[in-house]
Amino acid sequence: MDDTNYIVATDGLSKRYGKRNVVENLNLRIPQGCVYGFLGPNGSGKSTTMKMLLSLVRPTSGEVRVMGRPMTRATRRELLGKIGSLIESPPGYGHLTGRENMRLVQRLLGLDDGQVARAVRTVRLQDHLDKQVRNYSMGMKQRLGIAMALAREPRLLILDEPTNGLDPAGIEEIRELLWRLADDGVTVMVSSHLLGEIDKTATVLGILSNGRMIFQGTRDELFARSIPDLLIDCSDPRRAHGLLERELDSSLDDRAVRLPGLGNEATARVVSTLVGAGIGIYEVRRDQQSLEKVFMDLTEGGGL
Ligand SMILES: Nc1ncnc2c1ncn2[C@@H]1O[C@H](COP(=O)(O)OP(=O)(O)OP(=O)(O)O)[C@@H](O)[C@H]1O
Repeated sequence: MDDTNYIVATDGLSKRYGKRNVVENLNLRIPQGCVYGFLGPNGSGKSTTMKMLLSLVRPTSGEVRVMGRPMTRATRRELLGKIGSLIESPPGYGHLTGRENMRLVQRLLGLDDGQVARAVRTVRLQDHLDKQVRNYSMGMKQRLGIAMALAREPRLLILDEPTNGLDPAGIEEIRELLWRLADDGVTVMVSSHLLGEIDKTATVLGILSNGRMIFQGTRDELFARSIPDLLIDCSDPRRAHGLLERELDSSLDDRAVRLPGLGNEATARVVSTLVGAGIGIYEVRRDQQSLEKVFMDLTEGGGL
């Protein structure tokens, strides 16, 4: 893919606070039109990265390109005009109604009524506009925040943890909203420290751990990175486990023997060891791989 297909690309993007490298040498590649899931444990540097993309935090080094153009003092205003964002807690004044909050955004950005009405309809808030925002549920506050970001009809939407504090129904609503936006051609970058909240929504994943990108690619590419556990059903699982645990990280799983990370040749050796010991092999299969487990392996249990 050449550079023009990426709505955001960074080269060597880094941020240091004091002696700490909070973001290190990040080469983000966000394809046009995708939902990009930006994952990482708390404190891994997701917010700092998003703020650098939005020029809210100045990078220590590295370059940000948006829509193929470097983000500089000269281009910043124009490029930011095409980006909507929701960073950290939802915006909006609690003592004002949803409608009043939207009107403020409208005036600030010089938008027309149609743009505001479309943004409100997209997040399905049209029936709640006359309520004070402090009486909104968390999900409604998040949706209002997204409507405020959408009203300018951005080509890129950057959402920092939009599912934080939402119940499962609220999370589902955000998920559907992101799909609809992607259908409409908006590229969405969405961060989360909880894999389960975005893995089904995101078409491309970037995983951050301690400020470094440890994976960037599709879900399938992520799966291909890790070998699923081997499960062996046999006539004497206890004895099989006893034989294998001396050399391998074997465990008993229900009545099967579980062995992690074995390739084909190692699998063949294990089977012949067991057969040689007079143990009957009933079935050898790969376990269902959960994305959570792949993440845990990649981030070494970093809380995803
Ligand atoms: N202005 C700052 N000064 C010093 N350290 C900072 C500053 N902003 C962030 N940090 C530190 O940088 C690290 C990364 O923070 P960041 O908020 O980017 O992570 P995150 O992945 O978004 O995590 P979370 O989900 O908890 O917000 C943290 O250790 C944080 O304490």
